[in-house]
Amino acid sequence: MNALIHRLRTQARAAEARTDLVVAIVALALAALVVPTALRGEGPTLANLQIVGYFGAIAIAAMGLNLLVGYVRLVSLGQGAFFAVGAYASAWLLVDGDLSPLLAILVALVAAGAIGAVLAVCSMRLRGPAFAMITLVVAILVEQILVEWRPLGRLSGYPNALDHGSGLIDPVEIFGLTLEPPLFAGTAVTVVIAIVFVAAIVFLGYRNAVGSAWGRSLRAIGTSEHLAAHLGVNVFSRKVVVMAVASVYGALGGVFYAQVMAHLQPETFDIFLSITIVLAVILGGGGTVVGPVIGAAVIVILQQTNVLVPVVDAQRSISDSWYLSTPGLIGLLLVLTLAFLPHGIVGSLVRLTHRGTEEPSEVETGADDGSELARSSDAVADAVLSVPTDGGGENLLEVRGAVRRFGGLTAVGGVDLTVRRGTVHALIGPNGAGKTTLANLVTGVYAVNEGELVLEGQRIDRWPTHRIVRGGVARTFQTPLIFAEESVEENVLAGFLDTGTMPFWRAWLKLPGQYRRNAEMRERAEQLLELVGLAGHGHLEAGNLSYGKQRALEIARALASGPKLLILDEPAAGLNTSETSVLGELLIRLRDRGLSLILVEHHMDLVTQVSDEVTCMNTGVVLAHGSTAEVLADPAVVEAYLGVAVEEGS
Ligand SMILES: Nc1ncnc2c1ncn2[C@@H]1O[C@H](COP(=O)(O)OP(=O)(O)OP(=O)(O)O)[C@@H](O)[C@H]1O
Repeated sequence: MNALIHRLRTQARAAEARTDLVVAIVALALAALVVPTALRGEGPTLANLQIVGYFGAIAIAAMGLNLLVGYVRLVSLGQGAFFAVGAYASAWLLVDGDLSPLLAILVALVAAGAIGAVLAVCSMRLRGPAFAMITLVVAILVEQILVEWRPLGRLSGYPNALDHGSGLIDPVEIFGLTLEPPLFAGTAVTVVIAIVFVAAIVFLGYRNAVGSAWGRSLRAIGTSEHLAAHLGVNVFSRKVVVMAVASVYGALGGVFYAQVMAHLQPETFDIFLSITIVLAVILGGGGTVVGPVIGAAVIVILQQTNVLVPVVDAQRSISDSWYLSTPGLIGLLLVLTLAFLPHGIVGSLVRLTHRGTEEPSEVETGADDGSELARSSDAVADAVLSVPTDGGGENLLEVRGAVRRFGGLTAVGGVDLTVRRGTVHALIGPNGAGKTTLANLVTGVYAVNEGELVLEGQRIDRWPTHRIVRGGVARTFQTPLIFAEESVEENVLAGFLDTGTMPFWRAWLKLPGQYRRNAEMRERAEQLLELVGLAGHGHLEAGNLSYGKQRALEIARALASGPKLLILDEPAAGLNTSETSVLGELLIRLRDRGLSLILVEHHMDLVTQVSDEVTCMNTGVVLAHGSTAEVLADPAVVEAYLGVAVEEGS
């Protein structure tokens, strides 16, 4: 067994390392194409080298924007502003400052990151059009400052070069090497080499980051901030960090641009620049790693070469009283992409190649009783579950006099509830009794108006959700919340606490230990899937699983965080009788291995099968509490809840 595990680990690590190697080789091959041409410094190649430099600049800005647009799904129209900040701040510091060139560029990047972070803090609660509008305003403001603020004219030779001196930014010298821009024939265009080199490094870092647990947290936020918080992600700080990172990438694009062009014109940094970068992301494929790079390449070719000339000529041959300019054509391309290629070039290709894994019926469970969920074994449960007890008292969770009001409605009105270690505590009651609200109080979705919540002796009622999750509480939801477009395995991987705790720098650097950790997580995810009856489903698209399987997947994801308390909100809803019984067996296995469970449930068969204690709520208060038999036989419970169900014959 150990040998098998070791082999699986080694294979996973090797596969990942192989992909990294391929990317590194492609980057080196690109560099090898550019470097000799740049060093030759021949006349006709200058324009092409300028295009390469410009492509590097736009591609890097687009990678940063992809973190926001493609992963967090926040549409920013302000990436051009950060591009401008990087270009102007670095140019200013290089021309005027006493700093070394590297330090000047670093200061410009830090300044852009800080502006991005402040913008994120100010617009934290906004999504959709409101966020896009804020970033649009920032882009317009920055453009206005560039045009109006006279001191900046020195960097551009604009509006009158003679007023302001040369209008050219001197080339940067680093370690005695002059990074010459592609301006004069016969020069060795060394800046392009530096750009290709740095671009390859920041691409690898970006790729590492989005492929890591940190990247998973961005996708989680993009899908549902509520879900992300329940995966242990501090949504506020993560959004600030990702905005800062996106801004730094945008600014680095600007630094490249300033170095390639060696002078700046304010009109270059108008709103069209921001739209160009957005288009690079959308056209290439938002939420894919290489999409922005491909998109940037296509757009730069369209903008900077003559390929669009025939289109413009055709338009003018129809009517020459108006002129379809390049920005007009690019805008048209944006509209066409949104309409016909919503997943972009790379996104569409990925979808085409993954079509084969979308059929859910291909995986047999081996069950012959109508259950879609396979029964797991004690051996798997033993291998995958070990609940730390920390030597605390008998009670894991104590809810004391919890009150939660919504306006005039008291959803939870002074509830006491104790969950003992290693037991299943069922929470039953008619619709609207306050069960889900109580679960939401325990996981910090709502704060209690009165009362206390104590987990292992610690007050948690003022803790945010992500902290409670990291403290050992996991949950599933009444309506399954999964990453529908991701694989089943990715869904489980998102459940590990690494999703919330991994810092950006560690994700970016992907130190050797990370390969080992990734292999460990994959192996554990596989075991968890087997435990919940989804062995062999890892590669399937989660959104195509049946309802019952999605519920099982949620349980596997919740278990990935290694919780002490698992809250299940109506896990049997939508399951047939045999699936409910399989689920019951699973819950008993979890309990027998030390896990504590709160089971919010209407299915009395399941409640009877698994519960050690039952609390029945009605209109926000506890109606009855005790052993399963006691509570189900309580006349008040029968009248308030079961009586209705019996009468309805359900
Ligand atoms: N965010 C909210 N804002 C206003 N009212 C709410 C909110 N959440 C819950 N409620 C109200 O609180 C009451 C309790 O709802 P809750 O969802 O907790 O009941 P439940 O016992 O879980 O019901 P069900 O079994 O149908 O899920 C309901 O009247 C509901 O409308």
